[in-house]
Parts: sequence; C-alpha cells; structure tokens
Amino acid sequence: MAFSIKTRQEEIERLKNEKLDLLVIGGGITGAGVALQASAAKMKTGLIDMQDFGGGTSSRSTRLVHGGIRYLKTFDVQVVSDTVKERAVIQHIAPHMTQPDPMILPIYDEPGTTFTMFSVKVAMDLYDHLAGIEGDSPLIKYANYMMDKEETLKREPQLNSENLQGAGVYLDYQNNDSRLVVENVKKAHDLGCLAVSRLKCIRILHNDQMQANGVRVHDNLTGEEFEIHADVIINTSGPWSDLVRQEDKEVYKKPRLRPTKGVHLVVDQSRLTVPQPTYFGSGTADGRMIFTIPREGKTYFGTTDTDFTGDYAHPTVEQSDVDYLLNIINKKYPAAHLTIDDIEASWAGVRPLIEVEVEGNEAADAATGASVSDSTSAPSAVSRGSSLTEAEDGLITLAGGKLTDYRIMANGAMKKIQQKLHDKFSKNFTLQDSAEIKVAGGDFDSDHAEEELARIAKDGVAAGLASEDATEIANLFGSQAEQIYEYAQKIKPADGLSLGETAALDYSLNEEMTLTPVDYLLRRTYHILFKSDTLSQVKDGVVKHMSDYYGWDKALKEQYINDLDHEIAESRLEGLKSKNK
Ligand SMILES: Cc1cc2nc3c(=O)[nH]c(=O)nc-3n(C[C@H](O)[C@H](O)[C@H](O)COP(=O)(O)OP(=O)(O)OC[C@H]3O[C@@H](n4cnc5c(N)ncnc54)[C@H](O)[C@@H]3O)c2cc1C
Ligand SMILES: O=P(O)(O)OC[C@H](O)CO
Repeated sequence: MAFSIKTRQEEIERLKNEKLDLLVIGGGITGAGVALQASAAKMKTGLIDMQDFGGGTSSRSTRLVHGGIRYLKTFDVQVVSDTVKERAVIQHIAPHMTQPDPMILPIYDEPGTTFTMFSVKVAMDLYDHLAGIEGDSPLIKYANYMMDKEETLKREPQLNSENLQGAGVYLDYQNNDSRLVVENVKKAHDLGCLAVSRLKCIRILHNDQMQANGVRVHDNLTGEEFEIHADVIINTSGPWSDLVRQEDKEVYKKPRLRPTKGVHLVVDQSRLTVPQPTYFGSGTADGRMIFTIPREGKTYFGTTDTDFTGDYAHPTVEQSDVDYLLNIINKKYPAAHLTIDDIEASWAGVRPLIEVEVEGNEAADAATGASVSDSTSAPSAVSRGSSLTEAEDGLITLAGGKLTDYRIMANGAMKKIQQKLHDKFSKNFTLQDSAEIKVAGGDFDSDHAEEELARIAKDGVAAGLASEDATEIANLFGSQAEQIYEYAQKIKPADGLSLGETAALDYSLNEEMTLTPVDYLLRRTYHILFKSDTLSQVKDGVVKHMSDYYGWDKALKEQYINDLDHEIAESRLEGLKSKNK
C-alpha cells in the first residue's frame, strides 16, 4: 500500500479537515504500537512525528527484544515479567526482525558485580519461569544453563580469564529496532491510520470546557502550520514527553522524566570476535552491565547510562563515553587492544526514564510499574518501567518503558482511551489482540522463520537478484520482499546501484515514507551502522536515485548530501578521532 510523499499530502488534507477519534503525538515504537491498536479497533487515528518515524530513541537502542535480566537486581520484577513474555510475542508478529539469540552472562569475582554464580542461576530460572520456558514449552531447547570457567573460555576464548568464575546462558532475542517501528507504522497505515512524519506538535488546543481537543502543528517540510482535532490526544513522545506536556501550558505542573544517554560503538568482527551476544558487569562498581553483540559481520558494544540534558534529537558520543566503553572492553577482552581508530560506527540514544519523585507526585497509573526512585539514585538504578497518566484537560501521556513492552504499554493506553470514550467506544470500536496482528513484512510462518527467510531469499534469486541482495532484502523486509521482486521485474538498475538495491530503494520510497537519504541508509537499512565498508559504494547511487525520484533542486540535494555526510562523520566519530591525532 502506497505510503509516500504523495500520500503524505493527501493525508495532511484529511488531518486538517476530518476530526479524529485519536491523535498520537510521537511515532517511535510507543506511538506506533498505540496507532496500530487504535486503527485495528477501527478508530479514526492520526499519528504524527516531527522527525522520521523511529527518529528518536527507537532507532538508537541495543537492538534487543529482551526481558532485562539485570532489572531483577533492582526489583523491577513487573518490567521483567512483562517484557520476558513479550519476546516470543514480538518474534511471532515480527519474525523477520526478532530472532532468538541466546546470551552468555560471564560471572567475575569483582567489586560491585551485579550477579554471582548463585544469583545468576536464580535470576535465569525466574526469567525462564516468567517466560514459560519449562516443561513442554516449544522454547525448552533454549532453557538456561550454567558453564564453568573452562567451558566459558572454550565458548568465548577472548574473554579475560582472571577472576572469571563461569557463565550463565539464557534466551534473549536480537531485533531491528528502527524497522520494528516502521513495520508497525505501515501496518497501522494499512489499517487506516493517517500517519505523517515531519509534523511537529507545537501547541495543545482546548475546547470551551478546557478539555484537550486538538493540536497545532508545524510541517517541518513545508513550514506550513495548521490544526488537527481529535476526541482524544495521547502524548507518546518518549524523552520529549515533558516538553510536549509543557505545550499544554494551562495544566502543566512539573517534569516526570529523568533522561539518560546510552552509547554504542561498532567495530569489525575481525577486531573483536564474540560467538554470541555477551552481557557482563562493567567491573567499575557503577551497577552497569555491558553488551557485546555480533551483527552483520561486525561487533557492537554498549551502553553508557549518564544523565542527559542536551538536545534529545541529537545526542552525541563524547570522548568520555568512548573512554568508558573502551576501558571496559579492553579489560574484558585483553587481546583486543581496541582504540578509537577501530570504531567504524556509533550511535547515542536517550532513555525516557520515569523519575517518580518520592513525595507529591501526580498519580501515575503505571502501565508496567515504574517503581519509585528519586534524583539521588544512580541512573542504572532508575526503573525502566513506564507510566500512563492523564492531565486535568484529558491529555494522556504514555512514557518510559522499553521497546520490548511497547504492546503492553499500548494495551494500557487503549483501556484508558476506552474508558474516556466509553459510550462512543462501545458502540463503534472493538479492541483487537495485537499479539495476533502481524506487523508489515511478518506474513510468514514465525515458527520456521529461518527456513522461511531462506525461501524468500531464494525467490529473489529466481527473480534475477544477486544472492547477497536477495538475502539482505529478505532479512530486512520479510514477506514484503516479494513486492520488491516485482519492482525488480519492471526496472533497470539505477546508476551506481545493483538491481536489488534499486528495487529495495524504490519500494522504500513508495511504501515506507522514506523521505531522505539518512532515513534510508540509517534506519530502513543497516548501511551506516553495520555496512560502513560498502557504504561508499551505494551512497552516491542512493542520493542520485532519490533526487531523481523527488525532483530535488540543486540546493535541496546539496542539503541532503550535507546532512548525510554529517550523519556518517558523526557515526564514525571523525571529530573525536581528529582531536585524538
Ligand atoms: C541506549 C539505549 C538502549 C536501549 N536498548 C533497548 C533494547 O535493547 N531493548 C528494549 O526493549 N529497549 C531498549 N531501550 C529502550 C527503548 O529504546 C525505549 O524505551 C523506546 O525506544 C522508547 O520509545 P518511544 O516511542 O517512547 O520514544 P521515541 O522512540 O523517542 O519516540 C518519540 C518520538 O516522538 C517524536 N516527538 C517528540 N516531540 C514531538 C512533537 N512535539 N511533535 C511530534 N513528534 C514529536 C520524536 O521525534 C520521536 O520520534 C534502550 C534505550 C536506550 C537509550
Ligand atoms: O536501560 P539499560 O541500562 O538496561 O540499558 C539498555 C540496554 O542496553 C538494553 O535494554
């Protein structure tokens, strides 16, 4: 279904002229999940985002669908209980992006360690129990187990053997966060949602009874401003949630979030080889745990967790973040000797953590249990739960949480919306179980995902695509690859691109609201983050093909090229590297 610059203008006209049942402000995973459930219930729904869909935190995560085993240490049991069950659900509805990827958790005898050999076994048993991985569970082959020191070093020989006690191994899942967002948005759009990116909410509007009944928006592409009206408005703007609440001047009281920054660094697998995702204590007694994860022939590791007061749209990697992570990684993998020059890509994201002040906080109906913390807690001790609140004027805010529990957060929001619209809801709308709604691209047997994706890739080769292109397209687009193969039958390769690359780009421009080269190379595909060695081969071809498609004039094309070059230079830490010379 077309979802492009052409449909954007049509849908803006509808947003201007048609009153919605629900407007969702913020198209990260939280807003996308709400928009999908509302549209599935047949609500006339609008979803706006001031950036690209997924442009915020939801494209800057550790790219895991995971239960957060470390949260058991901070007694965030509700978060773990929700998220650990959600992993298999998301694998079912988004099987091309979410795949089982068992984690090794090495245990060291070091100060401030999060787990010991005893406590990690207790945690993993609880983790498996909460996820139902026991008895005749179809996932029983992933049941957790322990390894002694020798077995651990046999599995992962690069690990530092000093003070190593052994390791736990338990199930978690890999994920493609930005595509999980866009596939949810596309599904919501297929279900009737009016979804428009680059539209910024700049004001909450009210009726005579001082109830929120609309927003004023600024079109970041055209500069136009206009109003959108809706019965219910929900603020799902992640780290910006307090800023959007401040646009509700009449009722805004105080901030609720404690945003913290998390950084990941990417090196080639030849510089740091890990057999599977590994998760270990930082060894610096700060309560942090660090992931090292193999992906697309690279290894990425993170994250930091530091209070952040900068521009949420542009969190940057600082020297202190690089030093912190390299210091830990070089200690845990003593033969690696990584330096900043080994870093091929990086990204920084801002956690929308809920800081629930101990005294006098507004009643928060916690969708997944944001427990109490205050500004004296270390960032990693702050709850990863979410909160669902309603202001006096009816503006709903859904914030915090994890990407993994986005469906549960949306379920909570839908129940509140159902209560608010009571009669109208019961007459016109029917809640659907989103655990049974495949996201776009997920229409294949999730119980045999690997075989199915191999079959889809084979179809691509039969359609004339190079095998490597067909495999990449199958893994990124899932069942939508068949549409891309149809594109390939009707086109010629664009300058500087293969047939597969051209067809995938055309599909993304026509059906994924891909408006800029950064949208495509950073979020719809892995080029900037995990394919930096071949990025230069496709970059110019992508820009030229998009410029032809959109008819950019010279100035606009130059602006997009500058934006892209800046994004790549930042990802590669070129600024920090030159200072280190
Ligand atoms: C370093 C790091 C690692 C993480 N790793 C994981 C992980 O592996 N697994 C996991 O489950 N969770 C992980 N998380 C948590 C997860 O990423 C977040 O909980 C989730 O992405 C938040 O999504 P969101 O939709 O609430 O916010 P966002 O994704 O930030 O979306 C909010 C959107 O609102 C838009 N917006 C803001 N203001 C306005 C406005 N005025 N008008 C219109 N639009 C607006 C923004 O452009 C943005 O796109 C991680 C987080 C971080 C920072
Ligand atoms: O919020 P943390 O500290 O668990 O960090 C995010 C992880 O890297 C993945 O969820």
